[in-house]
Amino acid sequence: MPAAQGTFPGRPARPAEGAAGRLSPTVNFALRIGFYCVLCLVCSALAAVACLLVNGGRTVKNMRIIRAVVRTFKYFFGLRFEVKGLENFKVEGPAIIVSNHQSVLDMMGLMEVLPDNCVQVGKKELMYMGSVGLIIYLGGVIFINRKSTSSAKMVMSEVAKTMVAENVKVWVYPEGTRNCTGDLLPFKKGAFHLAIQAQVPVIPVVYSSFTSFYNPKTKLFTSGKIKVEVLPPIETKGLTPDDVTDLTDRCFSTMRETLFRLSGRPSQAKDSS
Ligand SMILES: CCCCCCCC/C=C\CCCCCCCC(=O)SCCNC(=O)CCNC(=O)[C@H](O)C(C)(C)COP(=O)(O)OP(=O)(O)OC[C@H]1O[C@@H](n2cnc3c(N)ncnc32)[C@H](O)[C@@H]1OP(=O)(O)O
Ligand SMILES: CCCCCCCCCCCCCCCC(=O)OC[C@@H](O)COP(=O)(O)O
Repeated sequence: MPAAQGTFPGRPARPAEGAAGRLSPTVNFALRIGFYCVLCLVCSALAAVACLLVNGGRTVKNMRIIRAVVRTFKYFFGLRFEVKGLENFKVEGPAIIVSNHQSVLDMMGLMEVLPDNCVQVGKKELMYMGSVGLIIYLGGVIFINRKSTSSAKMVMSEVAKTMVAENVKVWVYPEGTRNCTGDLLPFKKGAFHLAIQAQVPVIPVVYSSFTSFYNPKTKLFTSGKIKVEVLPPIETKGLTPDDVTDLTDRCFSTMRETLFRLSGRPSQAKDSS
């Protein structure tokens, strides 16, 4: 039973609970988000020690430790994942994975399905988030400067080489920022340039909209279910940089259609927006 609005983290409200047990949405939201941040900070510090002891330094192998820890977070918040299509991750060699990005809570969805040998592209500002920055660094995350296309391009072209050499998958959030509107922002093209440069497939992943249980604007944060669908890989062999716009548009429309379907959004809404 979903936690009613205004209950403590992770504890579904009991119908008979009086006013004493109920919190205002704002207080509930602040407590739950604050608890998430503290959980991330504390677990990052502990995981960093484990990563250094087990793997010695920055390596994608640390993602297994991070994944194991973050997968437990959903229980604290009453979140459930319903996953389909994991077999689509089983591609020979590296691939570019692209997914929608709604909130800092996405880290739970990311780790719920993260395949082995997969790192993410993240904004360089993440490095300065204390122990969270440290664990993200140790996990092998690729940092880009979103404000400088040229430097970001250079980083991404390096990634195109190393990912093939090291057989690593790269997870990119092509919207380039969080977006909790229930729709998709226009896609940045870097992920698709990367896939074509490396001649590796693109695997779209779609998370259903969080709006039914999470909305920072209305201070909504209760328990809920998130549907996740891993879509079939899109081959890029033989494509050239001239095909980037088409590939980007194709991924965008497939993912948007899936997002609406998973979120139970009426199809006619697609035409009105
Ligand atoms: C143990 C407890 C732990 C608890 C804590 C949890 C820890 C979890 C651990 C670990 C997981 C961590 C996960 C972190 C995740 C963070 C996610 C974020 O930070 S999201 C923000 C950063 N991501 C992006 O920004 C997307 C990628 N961005 C791009 O790819 C962009 O394209 C970018 C930055 C490369 C350029 O962006 P532009 O804003 O300039 O826009 P554009 O339209 O894409 O590009 C402009 C022109 O440049 C060309 N271009 C872009 N990339 C190119 C390239 N590589 N080569 C050639 N041309 C390129 C394009 O074709 C376009 O040109 P024409 O319009 O077509 O003429
Ligand atoms: C010492 C300083 C400590 C600062 C407080 C740290 C709070 C930890 C919060 C846990 C965050 C877990 C990682 C979240 C990754 C993420 O989702 O970052 C957002 C970016 O994708 C997009 O940023 P934006 O462009 O702002 O939407």
